[in-house]
Amino acid sequence: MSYQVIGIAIVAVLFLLVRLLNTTDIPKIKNLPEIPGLPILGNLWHLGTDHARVAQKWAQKYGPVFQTRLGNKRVIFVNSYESVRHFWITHQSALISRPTFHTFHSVVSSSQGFTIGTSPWDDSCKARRKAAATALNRPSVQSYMPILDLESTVSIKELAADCKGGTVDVDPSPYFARFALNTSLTLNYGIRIDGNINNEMLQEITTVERGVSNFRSTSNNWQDYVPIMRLWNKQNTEAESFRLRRDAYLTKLLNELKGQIAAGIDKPCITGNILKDPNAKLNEAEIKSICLTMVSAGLDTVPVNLVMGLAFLSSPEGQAIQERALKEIEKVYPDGDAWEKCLVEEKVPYVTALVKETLRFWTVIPICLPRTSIKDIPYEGSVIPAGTTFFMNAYAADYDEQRFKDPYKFIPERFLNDTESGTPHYAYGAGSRMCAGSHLANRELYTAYMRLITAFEIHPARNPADRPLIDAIECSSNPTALTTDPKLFKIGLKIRSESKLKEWIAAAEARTNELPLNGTAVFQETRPAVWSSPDNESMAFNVVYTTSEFPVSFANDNDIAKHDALMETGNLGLVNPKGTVCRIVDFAPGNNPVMHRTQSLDYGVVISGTLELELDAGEKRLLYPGDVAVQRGTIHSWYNPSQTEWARMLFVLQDSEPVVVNGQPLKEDLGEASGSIPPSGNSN
Ligand code: HEM
Repeated sequence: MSYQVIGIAIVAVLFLLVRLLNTTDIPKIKNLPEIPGLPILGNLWHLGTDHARVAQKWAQKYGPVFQTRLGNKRVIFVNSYESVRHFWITHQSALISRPTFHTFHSVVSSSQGFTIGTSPWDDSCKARRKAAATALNRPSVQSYMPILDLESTVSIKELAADCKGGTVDVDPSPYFARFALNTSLTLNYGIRIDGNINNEMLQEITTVERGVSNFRSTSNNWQDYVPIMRLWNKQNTEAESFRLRRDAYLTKLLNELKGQIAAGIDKPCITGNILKDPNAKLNEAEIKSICLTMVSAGLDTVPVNLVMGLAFLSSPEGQAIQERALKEIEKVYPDGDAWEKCLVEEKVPYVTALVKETLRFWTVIPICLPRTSIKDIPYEGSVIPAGTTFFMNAYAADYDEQRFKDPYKFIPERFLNDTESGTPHYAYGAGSRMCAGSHLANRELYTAYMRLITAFEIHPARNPADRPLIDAIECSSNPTALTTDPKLFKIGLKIRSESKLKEWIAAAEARTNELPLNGTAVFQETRPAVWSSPDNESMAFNVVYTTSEFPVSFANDNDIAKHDALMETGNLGLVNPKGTVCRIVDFAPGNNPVMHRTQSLDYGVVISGTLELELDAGEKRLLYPGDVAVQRGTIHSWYNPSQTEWARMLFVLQDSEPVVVNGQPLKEDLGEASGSIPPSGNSN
């Protein structure tokens, strides 16, 4: 063979090899701008470590939507507020799935399964998402407020001690990592870490979850796009070691809960409910996936928003915002009861706006969790085929000048008179797979802000080197992490009023302490109805809780068994501040006034007019139309028959004095049920 032939053969092989290495899962899409790339790597090299800002710049040249080639994967970047709306909201049913990636899905997740947020759409994902969404919907979240009462108090109390009368600057991160982690652990396992910020388990979980989240990053793992790199990539070993460490604490937590259930000493929690529900349709792997989601989802997100919010408040520009927030809080709560009231209502619009601006400004997942399309999606003369991977550049969309004036300025006021009726910002993503924990996260942020701002003046750290970087991308210590990972910084804290803070903390501690059994009547506040879920598949799952100290307990174990047996999706329940639960209840709606019998043979009456009610302590309360009074059960709840709003509720514990309505005690034999008992979990 001549040298010429050998040369041609080598060139041909090289050509075929490059073509092979350059093929993408989805061929080039017609009529959609494509960013020029390198052989094999495609656009990976140019995207570098800062996908959000590089893609934001490309959008200025190529338009808000363009295709890229990341190794062997074709990826569509969507970069403006309106274009995100087009794909994520208008075409949400087409964009309901998620892609799988080698590092996260084959290595890190091989033992505990995928989280919900990393699962492709199938029946199992649907069931898991539904279980999580139900446990995290608005009414359920309201029932978790005692947990936030406890956790925010613990963190603020420790911060107040550690700032030593304002003489020592503090790093706020670990306090709020514990706040978020304990909230998730209590919800999910009924277990909290009862230690200070140096607690070993707290540190292990936060370190490992942060490490694992980096393997989910769309920019950190080139081997996900360039298969040949998997042969030598050291990421595999690192990923493996995080997987083992994660397995250790997830298994420990689940076994602890199982042990508690066996011993009958478990606290009510999401996983406990599923484990004890004989009709639960979730298998062990799915339960583990939900646990994993609950532990990890809020841990990298809520604390980052909170600490960066504190970073800004500590800055010179943040002083005016603190002042205005405090003024607005004091306007609504002149009697100093903001700490208690923020648990049951959200009545300070400025603080709500502060929460939204925090979420927008530090869009903590700058490149939102990726999606895969399951149907073709049209876009300006092109058709993007099913099976394509989409990245929402949430950072660019949240800094889109067409939507947000002066996007690089932190201005809570922008959300006070916002006329946008759709998704206000994309920090929680959007559409069919939007964050399932957004209600919980919003309540966590609102409660923490209300309490922090009333407790402390927040100042810059004394040493300029300790002060934070505010910029949403520059503030991160790891630019390729999935979620923003703030560089260490400190803030100065000065307690506004020692005596008031002591009082608020003492009241919160009393509320969240275990309380003895006795008979007490308590009112539930009126709340807006969430009667059917957006997809009309089922009634919102509701767990209600009382707004004041509520000594819930059971007379004996049989009661617990009875009530547990009644606990099904759609039933109502109640959690007291310490997390002890009592549950029920199916009941019959009907016309006012209606007497009805609950399945557990407790009785109630819906009030048709305004009635004065005498409580056992001689105290008088008014009942309004639609309220329900119930006697003799542990927990009772009601909606008003028009279903436009939740009724206020009266709970009367066993052993309480008879409740008197219009001079007549409520009796046990109020009559037969009228109307039919709706099947639990049904939408109406
Ligand atoms: C400030 C706090 C939070 C932020 C910024 C945030 C952000 C996000 C984002 C951007 C997504 C992807 C949405 C999409 O693809 O459109 C997501 C998904 C999700 N989040 Fe959150 N999240 C937060 C807190 C939480 C909390 C506290 C929980 C629950 C305890 C939670 C549970 C979930 C779940 C289950 C998903 C997956 C949804 C799915 O794939 O169907 N998140 N979150």
